[in-house]
Amino acid sequence: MDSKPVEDLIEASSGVHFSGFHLKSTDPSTLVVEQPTTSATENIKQPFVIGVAGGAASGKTTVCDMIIEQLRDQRVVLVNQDSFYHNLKPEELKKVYEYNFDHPDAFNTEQLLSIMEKLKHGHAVDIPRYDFKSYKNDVFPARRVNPSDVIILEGILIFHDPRVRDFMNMKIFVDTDADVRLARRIRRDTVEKGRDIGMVLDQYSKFVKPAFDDFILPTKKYADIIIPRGGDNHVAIDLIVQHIRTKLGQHDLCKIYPNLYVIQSTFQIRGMHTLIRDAQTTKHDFVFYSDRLIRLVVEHGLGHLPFTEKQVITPTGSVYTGVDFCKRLCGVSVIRSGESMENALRACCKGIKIGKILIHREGDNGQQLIYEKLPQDISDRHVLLLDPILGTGNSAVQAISLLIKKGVPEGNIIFLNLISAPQGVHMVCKHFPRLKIVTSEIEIGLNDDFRVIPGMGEFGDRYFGTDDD
Ligand SMILES: Nc1ncnc2c1ncn2[C@@H]1O[C@H](COP(=O)(O)OP(=O)(O)O)[C@@H](O)[C@H]1O
Ligand SMILES: Nc1ccn([C@@H]2O[C@H](COP(=O)(O)O)[C@@H](O)[C@H]2O)c(=O)n1
Ligand SMILES: [Mg+2]
Repeated sequence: MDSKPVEDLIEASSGVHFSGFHLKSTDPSTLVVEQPTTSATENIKQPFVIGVAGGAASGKTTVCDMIIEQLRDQRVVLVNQDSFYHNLKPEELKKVYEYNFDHPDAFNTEQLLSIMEKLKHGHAVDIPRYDFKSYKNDVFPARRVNPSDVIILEGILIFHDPRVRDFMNMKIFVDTDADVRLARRIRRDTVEKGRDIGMVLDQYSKFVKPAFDDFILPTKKYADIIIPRGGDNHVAIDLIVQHIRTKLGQHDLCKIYPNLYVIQSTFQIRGMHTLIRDAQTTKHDFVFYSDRLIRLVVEHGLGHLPFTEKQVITPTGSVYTGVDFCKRLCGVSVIRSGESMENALRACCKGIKIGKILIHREGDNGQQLIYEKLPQDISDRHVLLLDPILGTGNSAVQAISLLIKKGVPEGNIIFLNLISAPQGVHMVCKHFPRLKIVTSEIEIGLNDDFRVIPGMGEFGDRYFGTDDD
């Protein structure tokens, strides 16, 4: 360990929150953390992508239409996998009844991927229109599709390719009985597509049914939601629409990381942020409004702890069924700024144990864990990790790695902060997907000195009054 006195190291550590050191290994073991790559300019609004799979004629298009209808105030675009059917070659056209339209190879998945990449990055695209009668995708002019808030990807094999699945924030499988699917298919193919019933039945037994068993049904396991009865299931569709609305109201990062929680913004919260971010705000006001915000974050974080049901008798002699708080918890503050959050935690959790970690962020490649004092039984506790600012994520990764090394299950850690830079969120959420981050605002990014922008300056100095000239 460094021979410098601990006080010097505390001073050093309380300086730059966001030093951009390259953390090769946090816990001596193996963790390799790359430098953040997301810049502020990459802050493109991410669309919410929904995948809808299911057997042919299961009701996928019907479900999508209902979702779109209910989301009418949002910009929604529907992308059908059918649009990416390969054009049949002349020899394939001659023997069209021997062509398997239900096999993954029937689709031009590379084209679908390239279109999705463009839409995701905010570019308009041209999507082919497939003609079921001529078996061609260039008979009709392509459909111009603009970037949207919600993209719905629909098709029998839309969950088949993992690269396509990776685009999706939500996956729905429409689960309809085989006999219903067959009955609907016969009607659709004979009435709408003008096909002969004998051919429809042949195609079904030769290709459609085997492909459903071999390729479509096995992708059901990727679904987040399985809808029985398709469009008849109004409750499921209402719930899905509600969830999409919630997601759209959240910060884009919350759509990517389900373990990130940004507390609901109000004008009170915005007002407090305005005060603590203002360089002219007095120390007294800075501390007062930081404390108010920290209290909100702490209360929100406590809401993520497990609970047990508890019944009590009220003064009227009635039974009230409520919950009992989780008792096995502790705080861990990252010295020095994290100590500003201890009072709020103590105010909410009587007698809570609070451990401390000091990470030296400058010199020595910034990788030194200088000091730690943690409750001995920390591995049996839920841990509220306290640090008001998440910048590059390097210190956070190191602190979390130490807790895990001490035996704390990743899922038992809640990381509380006031503001988080997207780079830090990416780093922490990617490495620790089971941990939860609770924060009050997401920042624009980091500047060239790896300081959070817009940020609020050196939090520790402003809070503890050590920023005087
Ligand atoms: N719940 C339903 N009740 C009756 N007919 C339905 C229902 N859902 C879909 N259909 C009909 O079944 C056929 C296939 O439905 P569609 O939504 O196009 O399925 P998919 O897109 O999965 O092939 C269509 O003709 C549609 O009108
Ligand atoms: N030329 C084609 C192309 C596809 N099919 C069948 O369409 C089904 C998929 O469409 P859904 O709307 O039901 O998802 C699939 O089962 C193909 O067999 C076709 O018949 N002719
Ligand atoms: Mg369809």
